[in-house]
Amino acid sequence: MGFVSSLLWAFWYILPAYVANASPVLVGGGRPIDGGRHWRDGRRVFGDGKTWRGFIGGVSAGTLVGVIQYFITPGFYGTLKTALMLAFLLSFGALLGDLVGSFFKRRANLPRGAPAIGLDQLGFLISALALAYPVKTLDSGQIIFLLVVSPFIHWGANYFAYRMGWKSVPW
Ligand SMILES: CC(C)=CCC/C(C)=C/CC/C(C)=C/CC/C(C)=C/COC[C@@H](COP(=O)(O)O)OC/C=C(\C)CC/C=C(\C)CC/C=C(\C)CCC=C(C)C
Ligand SMILES: Nc1ccn([C@@H]2O[C@H](COP(=O)(O)OP(=O)(O)OP(=O)(O)O)[C@@H](O)[C@H]2O)c(=O)n1
Ligand SMILES: [Mg+2]
Repeated sequence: MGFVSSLLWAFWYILPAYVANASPVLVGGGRPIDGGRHWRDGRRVFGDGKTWRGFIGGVSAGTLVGVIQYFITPGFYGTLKTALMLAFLLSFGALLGDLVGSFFKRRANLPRGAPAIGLDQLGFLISALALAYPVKTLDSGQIIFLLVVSPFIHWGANYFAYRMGWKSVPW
């Protein structure tokens, strides 16, 4: 496998996690996951930015993307079951990482939407890679590539969503 193609496969692999992470901006809203509850420190557990609709919508969108990917490149996944499992774990992992990130942001007394550099850009990615690891993984060069480029894609996507009026802050 050539160098460039190995990097393109890394994007193809991680796409469900990207879609899962981006979808809540469009489909989120409604009841927050923490139900409005507060932690021992008196602050919200996750905050109003983490909703059930965003979580479930994001996992569904990411998993659906994986099914579509299987029909485009079946050889990359082997079986539809593998593609489904991989996309579900990448998507669930991405949103779980996002949720855990918000938990830590609230503990650090950061309001909803405040930036947490590093955590915002890489938390979802590391969590997605970890959960998907048992099903299918990348080589270390591909993982390093994703860790390096994802923050830029994350910033670019957020800026785009801000310019489109989908998000109130460009991060
Ligand atoms: C190369 C550089 C430096 C920049 C280029 C990046 C660029 C211009 C990207 C634009 C990509 C784009 C069209 C994004 C979609 C717009 C969108 C919905 C953005 C929302 O982004 C929100 C952000 C939320 O993050 P946070 O919760 O962690 O703060 O999510 C970050 C996004 C990514 C990490 C990945 C970018 C997403 C994709 C490549 C997939 C696009 C997915 C969708 C449009 C979602 C599909 C939705 C449904 C309902 C099926
Ligand atoms: N599980 C989720 C994740 C995100 N969103 C929606 O997507 C937006 C952007 O997501 P994110 O940047 O992760 O949330 P923030 O509002 O920045 O909140 P936090 O400070 O907790 O990261 C949220 O405001 C919310 O509308 C959602 O509804 N449900
Ligand atoms: Mg945010």
